[in-house]
Amino acid sequence: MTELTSFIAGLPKAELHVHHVGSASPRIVAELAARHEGASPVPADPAALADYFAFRDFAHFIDVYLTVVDLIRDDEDVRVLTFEVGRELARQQVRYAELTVTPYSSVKRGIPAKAFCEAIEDARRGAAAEFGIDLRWCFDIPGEAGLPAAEETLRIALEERPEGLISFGLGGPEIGVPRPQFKPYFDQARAAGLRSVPHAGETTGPQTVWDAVRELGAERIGHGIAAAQDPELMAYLAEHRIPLEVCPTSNVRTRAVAAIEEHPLAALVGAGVPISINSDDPPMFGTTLEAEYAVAARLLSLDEQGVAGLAKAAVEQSFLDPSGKAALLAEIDAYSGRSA
Ligand SMILES: O=c1[nH]cnc2c1ncn2[C@@H]1O[C@H](CO)[C@@H](O)[C@H]1O
Repeated sequence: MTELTSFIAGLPKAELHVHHVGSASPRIVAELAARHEGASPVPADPAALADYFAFRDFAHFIDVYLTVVDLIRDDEDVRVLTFEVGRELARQQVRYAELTVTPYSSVKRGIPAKAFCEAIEDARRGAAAEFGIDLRWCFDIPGEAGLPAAEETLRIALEERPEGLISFGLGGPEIGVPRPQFKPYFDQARAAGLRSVPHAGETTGPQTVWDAVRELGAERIGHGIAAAQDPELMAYLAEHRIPLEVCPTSNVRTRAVAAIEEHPLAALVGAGVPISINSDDPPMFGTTLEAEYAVAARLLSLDEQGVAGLAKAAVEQSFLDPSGKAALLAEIDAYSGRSA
């Protein structure tokens, strides 16, 4: 382990773009698959999962992602999965994480919304008590399921309103899923005090990022890396301080970017666009948040202070309350040897 990777390992962090089911560890996924005795294409052997999580393209990634969603059959599966995600994040010194959760996909598979929300909240309390991590929820619309999913996701968000719920998002494929159609749902979610954080500019061009900002009131953008193709958009994001939740390895593994050396992260930072570094679906992409910090350090030629700056940026861009932000920023400064 190099100096920098050991510095990263101990660095207090916040994660803003990490998916609930996408974070299921190989052990958990294999345990769930074993319960379904071969009825699932997902291997019941953790060692075979690395090959299973190899994606031809983004559409294939979503198909594979949904076969893992199929394994989650009841609220106990949800509670165990969520608690274990908290354990893994805390192991990486993540003190605060905004987990993207897609209730529609599980409710459609027969888990009642109320039981689903109670399960994630039970895991949130357990992870806070056991691991000292503060988990919050972004409820996202699975874009591939269209307006019915938008309707149901908004209903669950507003009617169940679990304590940890802070934001409203839109995930899944972008191609063939224009953002403007979701404006009524984002308007209602924002009117109810939920923050707007849709995915955009991951597998399509800058227009979906413009749409996310102008039509969905995006306060942050999931991925948004296509902004690098549009200097006017980068200037707009920089001027209006609209951060991109960048997940470098995800973009390579879903083929959104051909190779890590071609990732536009440096161009975005060079244009003054605020960014955070995130892992997206770590076990599916064979990565961890720590590894993503190391990738960003390499792409941006960062030293320890630069890497600490990435962690501080994520805290500043989070929806954590001001006192929580101040405490975590101070902890990062103390760790990195900076005077507070
Ligand atoms: O990197 C990603 N981009 C877009 N969607 C994603 C990603 N990772 C996981 N999902 C999830 O795929 C679901 C499909 O039902 C989406 O809702 C989103 O939560």
